[in-house]
Amino acid sequence: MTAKVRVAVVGASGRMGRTLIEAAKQHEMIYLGAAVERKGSTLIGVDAGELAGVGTMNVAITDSLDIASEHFDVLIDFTSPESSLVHLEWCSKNNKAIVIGTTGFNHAQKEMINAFAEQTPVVFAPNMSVGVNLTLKLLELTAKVMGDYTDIEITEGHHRFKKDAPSGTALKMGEVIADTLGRDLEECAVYGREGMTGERDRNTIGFSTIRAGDIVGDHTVMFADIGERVEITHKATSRMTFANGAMRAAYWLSDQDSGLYDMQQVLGLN
Ligand SMILES: NC(=O)C1=CN([C@@H]2O[C@H](COP(=O)(O)OP(=O)(O)OC[C@H]3O[C@@H](n4cnc5c(N)ncnc54)[C@H](OP(=O)(O)O)[C@@H]3O)[C@@H](O)[C@H]2O)C=CC1
Ligand SMILES: O=C(O)C1=N[C@H](C(=O)O)C[C@H](O)C1
Repeated sequence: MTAKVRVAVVGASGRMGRTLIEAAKQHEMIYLGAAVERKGSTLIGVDAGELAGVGTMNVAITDSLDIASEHFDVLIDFTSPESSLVHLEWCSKNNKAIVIGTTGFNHAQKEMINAFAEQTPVVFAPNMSVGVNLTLKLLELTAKVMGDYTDIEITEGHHRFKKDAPSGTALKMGEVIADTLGRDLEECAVYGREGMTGERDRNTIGFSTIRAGDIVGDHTVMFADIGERVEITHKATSRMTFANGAMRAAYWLSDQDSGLYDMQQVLGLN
């Protein structure tokens, strides 16, 4: 029988951190070897399973990857862009693979991820759910058929605590559509409109953002013509869909060489 893959969750007390601990407990091929929090956190020493509300897992939360190092092979990181880069650098120096779910990276930070991935196995994806990754394929097909003559608008909604906008998923959807149509998203994206905007430029891809209550993650892409429109929607109703995807990514990544991978590769969708 194949051995379980040992993972560590960093940012253990976050919304995703706690869900990842729960998902690790449920996944039969994953073993939670460590859970890591910020230095100075009052949670150091607390059992990770107790923190996640799933019962004792005999994994005490630590504040040091160096101390946790001997207990895991793949780090799972849903934190912030700055801290994910620190963790990625640590993984590259310590021969660990890393699954990064964090969003909100700027261009220069993405370049750094690319560079570190030359010596580290990395899965980097703004959305780890199967549904969203299937949706990316549907968007590619729809863009091929209708993209050149329709108005393309991407709307996303998330909970009030989310720090980045538009969501990483919305931007990825925009990138997939722009790539399919031979456009550069940096040139054709329009982020919100106000005042006398003039008529719509057909070549633009519009983004709208909603932040409200406890919305887990809603994304809709509209391809609108005169007389008809296609709308493709994905709604996440539980963070467990992202966490299960991250477990799948960690298991898959444990067997890969250094390189930058996405969820399409993990799921065999490309
Ligand atoms: N790819 C995907 O499928 C998904 C991606 N995400 C992304 O994941 C990220 C986290 O989301 P969410 O869980 O809602 O956010 P939270 O704010 O709830 O959690 C982030 C956690 O990371 C911790 N953290 C930040 N910096 C450090 C650090 N230097 N060292 C250790 N821990 C640190 C935070 O600690 P503290 O509170 O002390 O700052 C917090 O516990 C976001 O970028 C979000 O967009 C979310 C869902 C799905
Ligand atoms: O912050 C979140 O919650 C989410 N972030 C991701 C994103 O920015 O796309 C994925 C998911 O929609 C939830």
